[in-house]
Amino acid sequence: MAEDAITAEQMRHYDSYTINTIGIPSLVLMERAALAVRDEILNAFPLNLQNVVVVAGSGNNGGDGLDIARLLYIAGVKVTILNVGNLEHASEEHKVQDHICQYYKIPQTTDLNVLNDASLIVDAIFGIGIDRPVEGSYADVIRAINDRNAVVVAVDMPSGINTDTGEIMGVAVKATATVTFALNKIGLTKGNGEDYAGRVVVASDMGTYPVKD
Ligand SMILES: NC(=O)C1=CN([C@@H]2O[C@H](COP(=O)(O)OP(=O)(O)OC[C@H]3O[C@@H](n4cnc5c(N)ncnc54)[C@H](O)[C@@H]3O)[C@@H](O)[C@H]2O)[C@@H](O)CC1
Ligand SMILES: [K+]
Repeated sequence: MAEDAITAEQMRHYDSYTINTIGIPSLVLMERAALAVRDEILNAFPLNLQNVVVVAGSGNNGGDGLDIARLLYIAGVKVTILNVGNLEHASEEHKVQDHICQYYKIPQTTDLNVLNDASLIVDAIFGIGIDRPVEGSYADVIRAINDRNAVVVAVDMPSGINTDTGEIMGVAVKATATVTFALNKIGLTKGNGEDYAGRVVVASDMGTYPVKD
């Protein structure tokens, strides 16, 4: 509901409190987030699992994506990772997830053509960390995602949607469903964000109580 929705800054505060004050490690939160997205994909789109492509940026949204890729792979789904971020700037959590994906030898590529045969695309390019207009190769991949006839499941936010306002930051992923973490985000409840998010699923059980201070 709109009154429960929060901003990116509020979510960062809750994440930071959960990690640094309560003491739940960031990777534990990431695993719970990824499990929620895996469950949504397996339960809501069982007929679209022939060829899943996870499009991953290099931040923690991308880290979620790699985690989801591994969980789907273990569940027996054919999955390929399309890396679109700058891996030299990868977050620490992303590096851990990448190491695990390499252990499992999950196919990874930077070739956008992998989207051509996708039956379901997981959008894990940008989450609440988006802070400027989407341009260049990021804009190209978002347009390529939108050009396909695949089901699209967005991780936390459709990439390109402003978390606080719902505005399109240049170009944005048009999702079939969005699984957002802990609490709903204002940008999913109004403006273009409401339309681009598709069906919003709030994965509210992150193993913590919502923290209000
Ligand atoms: N421990 C945590 O903090 C958790 C974070 N989670 C995930 O992490 C996400 C936030 O991760 P991050 O803070 O790493 O941010 P993102 O992964 O959303 O974005 C990554 C980075 O992209 C860069 N960027 C922003 N806008 C850009 C643009 N237009 N073009 C190019 N680069 C741009 C920024 O430097 C940003 O830090 C959440 O949305 C959620 O999916 C979840 O794993 C739950 C736990
Ligand atoms: K996303």
